[in-house]
Amino acid sequence: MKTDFKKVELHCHIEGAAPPALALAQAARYGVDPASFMADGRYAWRDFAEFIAVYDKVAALFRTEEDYALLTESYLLELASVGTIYSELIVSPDHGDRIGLGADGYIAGISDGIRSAKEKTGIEARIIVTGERHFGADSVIAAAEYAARSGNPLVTGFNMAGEERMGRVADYARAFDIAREAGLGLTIHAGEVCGAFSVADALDLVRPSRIGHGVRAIEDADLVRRLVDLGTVLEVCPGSNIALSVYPDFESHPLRQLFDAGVRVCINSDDPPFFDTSLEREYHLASTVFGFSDAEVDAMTRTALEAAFVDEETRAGLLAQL
Ligand SMILES: Nc1ncnc2[nH]cnc12
Ligand SMILES: [Zn+2]
Repeated sequence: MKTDFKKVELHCHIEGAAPPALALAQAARYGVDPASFMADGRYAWRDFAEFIAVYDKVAALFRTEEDYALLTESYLLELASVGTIYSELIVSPDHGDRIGLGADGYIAGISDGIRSAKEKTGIEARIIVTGERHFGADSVIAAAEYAARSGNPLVTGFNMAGEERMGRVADYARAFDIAREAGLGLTIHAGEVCGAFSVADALDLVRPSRIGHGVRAIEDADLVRRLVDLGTVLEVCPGSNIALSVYPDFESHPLRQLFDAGVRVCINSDDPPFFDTSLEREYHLASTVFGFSDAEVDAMTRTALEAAFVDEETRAGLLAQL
C-alpha cells in the first residue's frame, strides 16, 4: 500500500479546519469563555444540531483579515505537507458579517492565506462560497449574490451547508440560479442528515455537478443509477459521517458500494479537528478500512480534479502532477 499519495480535497469548511489549540488561543485573545464549545481541549458536541451550533461559535473566534489569513495558510501548509496539490475551501460570508468584519474582509483574509500558502508550497486552492441553510433562505440568496458579484478569481463555486433538516431544497433554489447564471460551479450538501429524497431534490432543483456527502443516496437504487448516468461527483467525508453518527461504523459506510456501482466519488475531511480526522487519515482509511487499491485511490483523486472548479489550464497542470 502506497503512503505517499498525491492528494486533492474538494470539501473542507475553513472554520472547521481550526485546530482546538488555535481556537483556544483566539478565545483567550478575544476574552471568550470556551466552556460552551470545548471540553478537555476538544470541541464538545453530541449530535448534528449541537455540532452546527459549536461550529458557529468557533467561527466567531476569527474576527480580522489576519485571523482568517493565518487560519487559511496554516491549513493549506498542513495539506501541502502531506502531498496535497489542490484544495477547495468552503467559506461562509455570513460568518464575516456576523463578527463585524464584513464579507469583503473575510474573503480578503482567506485569499491572502491562499496566496501565501501557494508561494511557500505551490499548493493550488479555490474558494467555494456557501450559504448556511439555518441562517434562512434570504441569507443563502445574499451569499449567492455576493459570490456572483465578487470578481475575485479565487471564488469559483457556490455551495449550501448547515442544518439540512431546515426547509426543502426548493426554498433555496433561487440562490443556485443566481450562482449558475454567474458561471460558478455548483455543489450542495445533501444526503448527509436527510435521506435519499434530499439528493433527488438537489438533482431536480439545483442540477449540481457535485454533491457534498450524498452518501444516503445509497438508500434508493434508482437514484444511485441516476447519479451514475449524470456523472455527479459525491464529495464523500467518511470520518465526518461516523463522527456525526450518519453511520455507526466504517463497515456500514457506503463509500465502497457507491464506488462499485459506478458513482464518481472522492475523499474529503469536512471539518477535520471536529471529527478527529485529517485528509491524510481519510486517505489512509480508504486504503485500509475500505480496501481500495492504490490505483483506485488515485482514480478518486483524479475524479476530484476532473470535478474541481478551476479553469481548464489549471486542471491540466494539476492532472499532470498525478
Ligand atoms: N458536515 C456538515 N454538514 C453541514 N454543514 C456543515 N458545516 C460544516 N460542516 C458541515
Ligand atoms: Zn461539509
